[in-house]
Amino acid sequence: MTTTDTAIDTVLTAENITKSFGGVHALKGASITMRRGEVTALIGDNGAGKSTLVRCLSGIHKPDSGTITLDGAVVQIDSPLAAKHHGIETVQQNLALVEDLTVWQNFFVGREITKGVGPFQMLDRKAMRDKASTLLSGLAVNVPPVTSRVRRLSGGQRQAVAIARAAGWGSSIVIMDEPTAALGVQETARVEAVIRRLQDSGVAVLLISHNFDQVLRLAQHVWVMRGGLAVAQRRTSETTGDELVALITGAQAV
Ligand SMILES: Nc1ncnc2c1ncn2[C@@H]1O[C@H](COP(=O)(O)OP(=O)(O)OP(=O)(O)O)[C@@H](O)[C@H]1O
Repeated sequence: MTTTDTAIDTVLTAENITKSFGGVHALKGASITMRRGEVTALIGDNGAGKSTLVRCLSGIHKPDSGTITLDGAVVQIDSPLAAKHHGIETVQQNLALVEDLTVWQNFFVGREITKGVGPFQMLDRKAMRDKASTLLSGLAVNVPPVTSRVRRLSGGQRQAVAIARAAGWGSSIVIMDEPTAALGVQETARVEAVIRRLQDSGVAVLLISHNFDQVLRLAQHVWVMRGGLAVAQRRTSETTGDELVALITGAQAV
C-alpha cells in the first residue's frame, strides 16, 4: 500500500489528546489513527486510558487539548449527539438496550420513522420493522423475529442487536468496548462474525479488548496504551500475544 492509499484510507486521527480528572492525568497526549474497512484494537492494562480516549471520541468527555480529524477535517466532538452526526456510533458496555421493547423498537428509540403529515402523522411501524430486519439480515445476525422483546434474547444476540443498531445509521466508525467480555465461546464467535461483516462493509471498527487472541483474530492494527499514551502500534499480522503483553507492561521497549 502506498502512502497516498494510507492517507485516503485514514478515516480518523486523534493527535496528542490530553484529559485530566482533577489530579489524575488519564490521557497525556495520546495519538491513534483508524482506517476504513479495518478493525483497530486498543489494548492496555487497567487504567491505561483506553476508555477515556474512547469517551473523547464518542463525545462523552471533552479533551483538555489535542486534535481529532475525520476524513481530513478537524472536528469538535463535544456531545454524544455530535459524535453521531459525525458518523461515530458507540456500542456501550451496558449496550443501552431497553429490555421491555422489541428488537425493532430498540433500533428506532429517538429516531422513529413516521408517515402522514400534520395531525395525521403516525409511527410507520411496518417501515421500522422492515428496516430493522434488513439491517440484521445484512449483518447475518441470527436473532428471533424483530418483534421479540429484548429481554428474551441471549447475551450474544443482544450484543449483535446493539452492533447492528450502531451500524444502521450510515456510521463510518463504530466503537466497541469489550463486546464479548460476558459471552461464551459460541456466542463470541457469532459476534465476531458480525464485526467482520461490519468491517467488510467499509466501516472502521475500534475495538477495546483484553483478549489478545481475539485482537489477533479480528483486528488488522493494534494500538497499545500505557500510562495515558498510545506507546506502540503493530500490524496484527506482524506481532504476537507475547509481544503485546511485553508492550503493555513496558517489559519491551517500543
Ligand atoms: N471520570 C473519572 N474521574 C476520575 N478519574 C477517572 C475518570 N475516568 C477515568 N479516570 C482515571 O483515569 C485513568 C484512566 O482510566 P481509563 O478508564 O481510561 O482506563 P482503561 O485503560 O479504560 O482501564 P480499564 O481497562 O480498567 O477500563 C485511571 O486512573 C482512572 O481511574
